[in-house]
Amino acid sequence: MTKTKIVIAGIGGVGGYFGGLLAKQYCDDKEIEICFFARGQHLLEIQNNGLKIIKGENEFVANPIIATDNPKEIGVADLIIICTKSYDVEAVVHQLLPCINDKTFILPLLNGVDSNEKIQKILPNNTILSGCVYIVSRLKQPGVIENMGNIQTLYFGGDNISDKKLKHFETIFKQATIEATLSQNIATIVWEKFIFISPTATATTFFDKSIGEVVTENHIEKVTALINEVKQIAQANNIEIAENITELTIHKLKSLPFETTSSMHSDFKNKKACNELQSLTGYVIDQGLKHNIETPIYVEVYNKLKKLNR
Ligand SMILES: NC(=O)C1=CN([C@@H]2O[C@H](COP(=O)(O)OP(=O)(O)OC[C@H]3O[C@@H](n4cnc5c(N)ncnc54)[C@H](OP(=O)(O)O)[C@@H]3O)[C@@H](O)[C@H]2O)C=CC1
Ligand SMILES: CC(C)(CO)C(=O)C(=O)O
Repeated sequence: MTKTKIVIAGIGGVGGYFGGLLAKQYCDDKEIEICFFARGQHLLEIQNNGLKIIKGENEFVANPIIATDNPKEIGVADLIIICTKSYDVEAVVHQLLPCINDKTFILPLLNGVDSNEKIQKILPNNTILSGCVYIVSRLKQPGVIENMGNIQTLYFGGDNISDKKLKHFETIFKQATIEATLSQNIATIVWEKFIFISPTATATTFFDKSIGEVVTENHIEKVTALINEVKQIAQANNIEIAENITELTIHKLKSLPFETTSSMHSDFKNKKACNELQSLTGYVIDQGLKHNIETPIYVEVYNKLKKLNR
């Protein structure tokens, strides 16, 4: 079998956790190469000391075959897993062009439903897979990722693609102990994640409270209204979703540890220069305008968050 080269682009909370498991499993493998595309001080730490992943009392250090900010050092990849924030997707794909030929699969694992279109515009001849993850994980300091909570699942697939290559990728993920599922219905799964994360990111940031707090009596009405608005957007996009998606989503939220919060809320709290307000909140309003669907609660909350953003 020929070598399989997998690049993880963006070694933050998500890329660091899943990339870390891959790099640990395949560090000496003759058939599978795991490469990290990172930058800055974080990259230097990984190059010098490896990437440390902390999970409760346990930790391990992962050493990818290459960690670099120079795509030419990596060469052409079979699969590029994009784990940046949504506002960095286009730039990172442009940077990674030397690693991409027509056969390279691209798998964005970001929150949101608009990355695939952005990537396909840059790479019209490539297969852009779809995917999403449920995990709570943060870049704690350069070279260190901390995974919290009780879920670490990854879903991926491509509508109308039945390729043994995808099965091969699933096997690679699973052997690295990643809870990965190759789905035949990935559009629904990615939109269900969006119906979950868009209201959650929006509400936790708006109220400046954890997920546990926003699903208590004080705020559940607003969260439910947000879910119902985004549900209509999914339906307008002809996505098959469960009729009781609102109840299912609230149930999912209640099953997370009380103190969990969204990565967008963390970014607002940490006053990061950029955040995903547009792809997680503003996008719903834009889609409402496109499909003639009213989204009054999104508009109210977005306008207030936009002011905080300045
Ligand atoms: N964190 C979580 O628990 C979850 C996050 N998500 C979603 O996953 C996506 C990733 O989130 P998360 O992992 O938290 O994000 P992070 O900000 O922790 O990580 C993104 C990483 O990508 C790096 N990066 C961005 N552009 C480049 C580039 N051009 N070259 C090299 N490195 C680059 C960033 O570097 P720098 O710091 O220098 O900008 C950063 O290290 C988001 O869409 C998020 O909403 C989904 C589920 C859970
Ligand atoms: C809420 C959570 C942790 C669930 O996966 C998430 O997706 C995020 O932080 O963006």
